[in-house]
Amino acid sequence: MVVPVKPLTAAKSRLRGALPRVRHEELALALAADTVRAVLACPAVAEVVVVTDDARVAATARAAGARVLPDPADGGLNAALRHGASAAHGGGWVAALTADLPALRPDDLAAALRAAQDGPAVRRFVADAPGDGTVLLAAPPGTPLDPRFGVGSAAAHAASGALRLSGDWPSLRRDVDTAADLAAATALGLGPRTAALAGPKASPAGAPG
Ligand SMILES: Nc1nc2c(ncn2[C@@H]2O[C@H](COP(=O)(O)OP(=O)(O)OP(=O)(O)O)[C@@H](O)[C@H]2O)c(=O)[nH]1
Ligand SMILES: C=C(OP(=O)(O)O)C(=O)O
Repeated sequence: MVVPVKPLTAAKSRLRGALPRVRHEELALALAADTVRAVLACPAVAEVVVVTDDARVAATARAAGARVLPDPADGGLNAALRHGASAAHGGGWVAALTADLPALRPDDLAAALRAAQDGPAVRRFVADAPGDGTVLLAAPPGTPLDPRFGVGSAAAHAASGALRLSGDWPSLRRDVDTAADLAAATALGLGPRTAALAGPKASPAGAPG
């Protein structure tokens, strides 16, 4: 499983200020740490490769048990994912997961990965809760991941031949881009790092305290 994380000073820019008493970099780190923690706790995942140029993210991911690779020189999210996928060991399915899923439950991820591998061996993706973005893309052995993350990525993945998975998996689909998304993730149940920041003294802007 390849998990990309932007440098914390630039990451999650739409979320800046969502927790007024929390430094933005701490919130961005907590989202990624909780995502990686849930992936590592998923028995269906053989290996977790975090692609990042951020030293704190790298140290946190390594301490949790992930492999860490730097971004490739050509830059950008999809280049980072191709780089991580090409470095994956084992020759099995390869998947990419965004690192902004602080409510992610290992059982939701396991169910989605099972569904991805069921039926014809083609690329599959899981759209985010709004339906236009992508949280998970999986490719069968021998098929390039061919990631097309970015604005409108669900349509781009479908246009590239990937099949959309239709399961519920609320904690997997709940990516956090905005303060409202953070409130929705809080309602689902945050992972420990994010919960420690979004406690009663620092609830998301606009959400009940
Ligand atoms: N390694 C790496 N990860 C990236 C890069 N761009 C985005 N990501 C990660 O890809 C995932 C999805 O990206 P977005 O949801 O757009 O997150 P973002 O770019 O941090 O957020 P915004 O600033 O709000 O667009 C997140 O886990 C990001 O950290 C990149 O250039 N390199
Ligand atoms: C990069 C993506 O995430 P977001 O829409 O959260 O920016 C994506 O959905 O492809």
